Amino acid sequence: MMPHPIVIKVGGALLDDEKAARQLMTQIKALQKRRAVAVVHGGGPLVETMMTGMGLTSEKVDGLRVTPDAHMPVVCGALAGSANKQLCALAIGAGMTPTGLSLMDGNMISCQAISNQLGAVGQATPNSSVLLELLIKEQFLPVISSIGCDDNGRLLNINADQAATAIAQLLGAELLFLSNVEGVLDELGQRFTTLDAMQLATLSQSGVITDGMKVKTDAALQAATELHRAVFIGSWHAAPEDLLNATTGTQIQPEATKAGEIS
Ligand SMILES: Nc1ncnc2c1ncn2[C@@H]1O[C@H](COP(=O)(O)OP(=O)(O)O)[C@@H](O)[C@H]1O
Ligand SMILES: CC(=O)N[C@@H](CCC(=O)OP(=O)(O)O)C(=O)O
Repeated sequence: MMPHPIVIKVGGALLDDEKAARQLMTQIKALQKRRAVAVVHGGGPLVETMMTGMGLTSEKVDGLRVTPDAHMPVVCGALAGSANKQLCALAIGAGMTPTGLSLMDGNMISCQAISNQLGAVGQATPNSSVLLELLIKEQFLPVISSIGCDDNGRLLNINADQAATAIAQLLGAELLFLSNVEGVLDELGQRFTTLDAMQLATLSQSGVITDGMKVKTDAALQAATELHRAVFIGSWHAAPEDLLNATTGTQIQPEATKAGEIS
């Protein structure tokens, strides 16, 4: 039986570390010989830089960037444009054949605005895997930005961890979140090797898990629970296979199905 595909989500700060980005692409090329791989990427720091350059400011609420529709040309330019093409170019540099995509391509992911307060910020739901399966079958490396749109054609900014969760659900894949930290850390900066839903809730309530890591662990818990397997949070300096073998990073365990609940 073919092993499950792997979705690798990379945080936008990777783009500020060209050496690490090139190393990661080399690892992905090696992994691609044995497993189907798709990359989902963020680009938060690039959005900040481009907004500042244009004299715009933005704030985050619970780790999500409040995005007026008028800011979408800049957000799209940063994520679906610059960040996506930089990563595709690095994939070419490592000898792969990337295809740059956004969530709406091939109707992969349906998106819906979350609230008026957040503006053009959406939540992501898996829709069609046809395009991704075609690309993966032909050994293309899908490189997917977290720009989506709703059914009326309104462009939406999706948090990239939530986008990666939807793509992993679409493919029934294993999911790795690669970031600038070695995993989820305790109040002393020590890495947790594994965390379950109850531990995550306690760590969030006590303010140990905050900001972007809160969004990431929420997304990881949702993905782990729906995919019935652990999801991995780790550093892009680690080899993806070491994360999959749990020799580094933090494993987020699926939530046990409540008694009587139909899964
Ligand atoms: N308990 C925690 N462990 C690790 N990082 C944490 C924790 N709580 C908050 N963070 C912050 O979350 C950041 C990672 O989230 P984020 O910046 O959104 O990453 P990415 O851009 O890769 O998705 C870390 O750099 C750190 O500043
Ligand atoms: C709604 C929302 O917060 N969107 C994110 C999308 C990019 C992202 O998530 O990038 P990282 O993975 O680098 O954090 C943003 O605008 O920053």
